[in-house]
Amino acid sequence: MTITTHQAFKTLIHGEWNESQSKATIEINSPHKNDLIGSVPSLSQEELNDSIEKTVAAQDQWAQTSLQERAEILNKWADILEERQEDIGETIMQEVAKKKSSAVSEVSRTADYIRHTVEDALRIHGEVMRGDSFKGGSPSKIGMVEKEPLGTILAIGPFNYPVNLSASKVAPALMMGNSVIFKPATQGAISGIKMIEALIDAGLPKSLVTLATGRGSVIGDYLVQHPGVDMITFTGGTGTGRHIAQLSTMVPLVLELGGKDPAIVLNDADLDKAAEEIVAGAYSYSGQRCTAIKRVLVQDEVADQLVERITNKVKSLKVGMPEDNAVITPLINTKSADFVQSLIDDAKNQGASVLVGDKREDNLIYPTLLDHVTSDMKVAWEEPFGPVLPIIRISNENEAIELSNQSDYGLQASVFTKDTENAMKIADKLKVGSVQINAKTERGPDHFPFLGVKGSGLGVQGIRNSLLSVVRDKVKILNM
Ligand SMILES: NC(=O)C1=CN([C@@H]2O[C@H](COP(=O)(O)OP(=O)(O)OC[C@H]3O[C@@H](n4cnc5c(N)ncnc54)[C@H](OP(=O)(O)O)[C@@H]3O)[C@@H](O)[C@H]2O)C=CC1
Repeated sequence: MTITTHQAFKTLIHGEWNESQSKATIEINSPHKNDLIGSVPSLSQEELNDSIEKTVAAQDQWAQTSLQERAEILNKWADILEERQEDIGETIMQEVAKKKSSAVSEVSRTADYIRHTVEDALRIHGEVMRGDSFKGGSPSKIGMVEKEPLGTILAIGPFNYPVNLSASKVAPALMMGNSVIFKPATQGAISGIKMIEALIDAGLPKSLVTLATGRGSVIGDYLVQHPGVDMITFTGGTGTGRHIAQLSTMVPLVLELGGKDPAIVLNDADLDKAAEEIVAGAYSYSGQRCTAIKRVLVQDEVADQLVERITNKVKSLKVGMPEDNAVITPLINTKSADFVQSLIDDAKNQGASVLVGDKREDNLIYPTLLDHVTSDMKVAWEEPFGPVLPIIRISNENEAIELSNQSDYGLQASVFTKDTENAMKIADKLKVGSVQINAKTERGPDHFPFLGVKGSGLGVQGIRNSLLSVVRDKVKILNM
C-alpha cells in the first residue's frame, strides 16, 4: 500500500492519513538538484492539538498490551523496513543528498536497531526489595519496583539520519508502552513519513502516533510546551537543543547535540591507520555527522608525515552526486555551504594553509584540508557540519587534552597511540561522552551508550539507555 498521491504526501494526524485542514504544504526539494521531490502537510497548532489529544488518549490502552504483542508489531516493522529499504533509501538519498549505498544501509541498520530494541525490552525487569536492608527497616515490608511508561513522548529528529535517528527514538518509546508525537526534520520529512507508513502497515494502531510535519520554527515551540508531552527526546543542533531545554518545563529531556570531536595523534601512533580512520571519520557524508572528526591535534614530530598521508587520501575522495555514490555530495542547503565557506575563508585570512580543496560549486563544497590552524581561527572551535578538516599542530599530549577540553562541545574524541595504557589515562582526562582508542569517532555499535557532555547533550542514548529514558519506576509496597 502507498499513501502517496502525485508526490503530495499525507501525514498521520487524528489517527488517519490526512492532509492539513488548511491544505497548506511544504515543498521538499532535493539539496543537490533542487528539483521537487514532493510536499508534506504544514500542520497548524490547532490541528496538532486535536491530534495530540487523541494520541495521549490512546496511550493507556497501548500500555496494557503485552510486551509480546508490542514486540510482534515492532519486529514486523523492522521486516517491512527491510523489504522497502531500496525505496526508502532512494527517498533518503533524494531528500538529504546522502550517497545511495549509505542511504539504503541507514534503513537496514534501522531494522537491526528495532529488533535489538525489542529483544532488550523483553529482558528489562523490575526488582523486589526487602525493607530490612535499610537500618531499622522491617523484612515484612516488600517493595516491588516495576517500569512503567512515561506517557506520550515527543521525538524530534535531525535531517542527517532522517530514518535511523528517528526510529531510535520512536521504537523504544512504543516498545515500553508510550505513545509518540514524532516531529521529523523538514528536510527528511518524506523519509520520516515512509518510515511511519511501514510502522502502521505492521499493525500499529494509528492513533498512537501524531506525525507532526511542519517547520520547527513554526510548530516547534508549541510542541515542546504542549501539556500532553511527558518527555522530549531530541537530536539536532546545540542552539535548538538549548532553546528546547529553556522552554520545556518539568519533563525529562534527552538531547543529542553538536560536536567538535578531536582526533589526537601522538608520536608513537600508527600513522597509516590514523590517516585512514581520520579521513573516513571526517569526510563521510560530507562531514554532516555529529560524530565526524572535526579537528586533528597532532604532535609536531609526526605532523608532516601524518599530513602527507591525509592529504593523499583526501585528494582521492569521490566528489559528486549521491546517485553516483560519491562520498562528498552537496550540503543540505546553501546556508550550510555558506557557513562552511566562511570558516575556510576565515582560516585562510588568518594564515592557515589550504592543502586540498577550497573549491565550491553551489552547495557542493569540495573536501578541504587546512594545515597550521591556530586557536584564533573559527574553524578550530566551530562545528562546520561540512567537509573541512583543520590540522592543529601541538607540542605535547597535555596541550592536546587542554585544547580538546576548551571546546564548548564534548561528544567524542579519538586517541591514536600504540601505548594503550597512556591512551586510557588520556581518555580519563577528556571531557567527552566517549573516547575511541585507535579508531574514528562514531555512534555505533548501537547498543553502546551514546552521549555528549557540555554543549553536546544531556542524557544518554544507545539501545538500553533509550529504553530506560522513556520509563519510570512504579513502586508497590506490600506490608505483611
Ligand atoms: N549528537 C547527535 O547524536 C547528533 C547531533 N546532530 C546535530 O544536529 C545538527 C544538524 O541537524 P539539523 O537538523 O540541522 O538540526 P536543527 O537543530 O536545525 O533541527 C533539528 C530538529 O529540530 C527541529 N526544530 C527546529 N526548531 C525547533 C524548535 N523551536 N522546537 C523544536 N524543534 C525544532 C527541526 O525542524 P525543522 O527541520 O522543521 O527545522 C528538526 O526536526 C548538527 O549540529 C549536528 O551536530 C545531528 C545528528 C546527531
